[in-house]
Amino acid sequence: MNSPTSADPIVKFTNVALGYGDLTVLQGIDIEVRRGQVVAMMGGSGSGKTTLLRAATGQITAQKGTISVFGSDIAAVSGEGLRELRQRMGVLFQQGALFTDLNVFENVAFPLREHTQVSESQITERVLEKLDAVGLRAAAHLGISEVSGGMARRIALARAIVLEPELILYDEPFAGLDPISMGITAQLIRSLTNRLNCASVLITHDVAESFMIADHVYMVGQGRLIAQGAPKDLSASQDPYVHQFLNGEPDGPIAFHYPTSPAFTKWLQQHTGRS
Ligand SMILES: Nc1ncnc2c1ncn2[C@@H]1O[C@H](COP(=O)(O)OP(=O)(O)OP(=O)(O)O)[C@@H](O)[C@H]1O
Repeated sequence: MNSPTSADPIVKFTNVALGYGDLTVLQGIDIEVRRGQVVAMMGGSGSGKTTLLRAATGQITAQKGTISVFGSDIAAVSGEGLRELRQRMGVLFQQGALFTDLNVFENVAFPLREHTQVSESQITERVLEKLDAVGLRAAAHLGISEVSGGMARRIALARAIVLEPELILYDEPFAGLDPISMGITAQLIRSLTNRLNCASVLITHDVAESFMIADHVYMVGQGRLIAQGAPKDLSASQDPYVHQFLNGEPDGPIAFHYPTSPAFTKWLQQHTGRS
């Protein structure tokens, strides 16, 4: 296997189909994410954004096509190999649950203690540096019950970056934040990407924040990749789906109703006793 160079994509999906059992959620997906880039994955509710994230971390395997992460085909690695790949990723879930019995410092130190052999003085240095990067150096001593919801998100972010991942995956990083915190979080994602020279992938509905910081946007819907490009290209798009999504219009090709399926029809028949 060739060793990946910095020009190689960190994540590459080639003609990928994804789904669960017999259900195919997305197909024909081609994606590339490179070092130093902030990439946003957008789309309506149920369009498959979380499914893309699960595929990039190897939680689900592709029904078709190949997914390579750090130059390795993720379907071909398992056990220790997958664990090593995942150690190079930081994942920030929407509910980035913190340990309530540990203080802020120990929450951020946790991955270092768990996965490395670094000395106590190095742990102190690295944890304070990451807390500084999210603006919370002086909150190191606080208990988790003493921090606000927005601070808790930033602590979870400091914890996600403490092992200096080459790829950071953010699940809805702006959900539930007030407009100021949204702007701060967006700038933080951009500055961390530049500072760590990593790649950041966000799955999000929030157009304004992600367009402010993304280098490239992929938009999924109707089971496929609907559009992609720099934010300014998508803003200029005439595609009705893109237009509806970016402008938050209720009418258009994005359906409000979850589509009827044979599985639903069967359930309804059983449930109501009607044939
Ligand atoms: N574990 C699962 N088993 C079966 N179907 C699933 C599973 N997870 C998700 N799905 C289906 O896959 C489709 C895409 O779901 P996904 O969670 O990826 O969407 P999303 O774009 O992240 O949505 P949202 O923005 O609402 O969180 C949906 O139709 C959903 O019902």
